[in-house]
Amino acid sequence: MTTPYEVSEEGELSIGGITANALAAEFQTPLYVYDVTKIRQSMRAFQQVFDEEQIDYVVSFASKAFATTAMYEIAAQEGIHLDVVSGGEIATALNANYPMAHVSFNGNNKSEAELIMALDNGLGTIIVDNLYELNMLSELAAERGIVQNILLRITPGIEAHTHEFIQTGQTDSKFGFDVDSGQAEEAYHIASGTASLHVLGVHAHIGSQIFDVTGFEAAAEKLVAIVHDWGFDPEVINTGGGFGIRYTDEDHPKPASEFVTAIIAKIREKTGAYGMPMPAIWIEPGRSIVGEAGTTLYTIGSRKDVPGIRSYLAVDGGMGDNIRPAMYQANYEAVLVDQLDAPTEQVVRVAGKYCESGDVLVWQQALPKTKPGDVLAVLSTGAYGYSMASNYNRNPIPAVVFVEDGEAKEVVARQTYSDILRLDRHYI
Ligand SMILES: Cc1ncc(COP(=O)(O)O)c(C=O)c1O
Ligand SMILES: N[C@@H](CCCC[NH3+])C(=O)O
Repeated sequence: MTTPYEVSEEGELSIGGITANALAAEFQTPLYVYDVTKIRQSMRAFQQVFDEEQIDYVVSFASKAFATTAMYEIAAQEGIHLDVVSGGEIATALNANYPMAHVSFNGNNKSEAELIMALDNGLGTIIVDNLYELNMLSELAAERGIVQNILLRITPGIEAHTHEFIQTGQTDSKFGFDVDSGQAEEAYHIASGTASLHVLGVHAHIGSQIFDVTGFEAAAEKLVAIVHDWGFDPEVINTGGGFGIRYTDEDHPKPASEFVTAIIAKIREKTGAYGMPMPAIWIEPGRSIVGEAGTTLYTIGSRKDVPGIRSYLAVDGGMGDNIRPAMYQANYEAVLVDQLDAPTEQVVRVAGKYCESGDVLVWQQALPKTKPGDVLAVLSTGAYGYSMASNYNRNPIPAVVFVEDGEAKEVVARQTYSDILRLDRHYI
């Protein structure tokens, strides 16, 4: 069986040509490490399918999955567009000198200040979520003499097979214009009659960590049917992101090409059937671009054995650097970086150092014998790990290191206690 990770000649876990032990020694733990080659490969895999299908497309990295200046620089280098969801992510794109015309802006409650920031910095597309935003944006664009390209985000009424908290396409959702009540059509008529807005098309995102192509096909089909009902030939149909990745042996993700081919085929079939022109297809993958490229390294500390129940193995990080197990009961796999083939001798729950019982990194993991000071790697942490990190318990957020062709570079410095205290003010 092939391992989901790279192994050095000495049989140790290696990332981009450097052993995990060497990275931990140089940069300390906890540490987020990214294999940049894997990031580039996943970006190119998406582009390749579209290129082969010879259609107009945009692959936008849903940057909420991992928003950092260095990541945005890689996206720019690879010709990948960016999807942002906040002023902070716009500021990060500006810091990365990212071409702002290739940025789209999603979000269900964009503030006036954020919309102004988007307009003043020439963001290519605003993905309008509701009527409140539509009115505000049309006025702000008119005041600036801009005709802003927009997509209308639609809730297609599709329940994707994934954790309830990360479903977004169902009718009972805070995101997007509802279709059945006529909200979406009303928004289209208002927007298409507004001189300061140009409606490029429609957008839907059905959820995240989805393995089945049928939800995407259903969304694609529904989007075409909806615009056809409105008598609208869109230039763009954006089917969002959400493609599942491998976290553990239980996950069997399909290659990017299968999702994309299915989406393209469905849009081609349906627009053809209605006699509509083929639109450009945009997608917004986040997790599938960075998830498997990221590994978090920890140092093992204390251990607690509860006889007859379980053993807790504690590491120097936890829910502050990876909230996903606590938030979504997400599963991960961990390996002892220099004992990859050693026989397993224990089954433990890998816990963090935070003051919460739910502070778990791996619910159940078989491991060889461990001792304090050993480095443990949690795999596939590249998406929604660093980007959802917090300073809970005033623990500093770990550094981020990029490794490519045997060279490691720190791209986000480890927070220090002074960083944490920088915004505190004395009261007394
Ligand atoms: C609008 C939108 N686009 C794209 C994504 C990216 O999803 P994923 O990281 O699952 O590909 C999300 C997050 O789920 C989203 O809300
Ligand atoms: N943050 C979530 C996914 C939601 C993405 C945003 N729509 C996760 O870690 O799985």
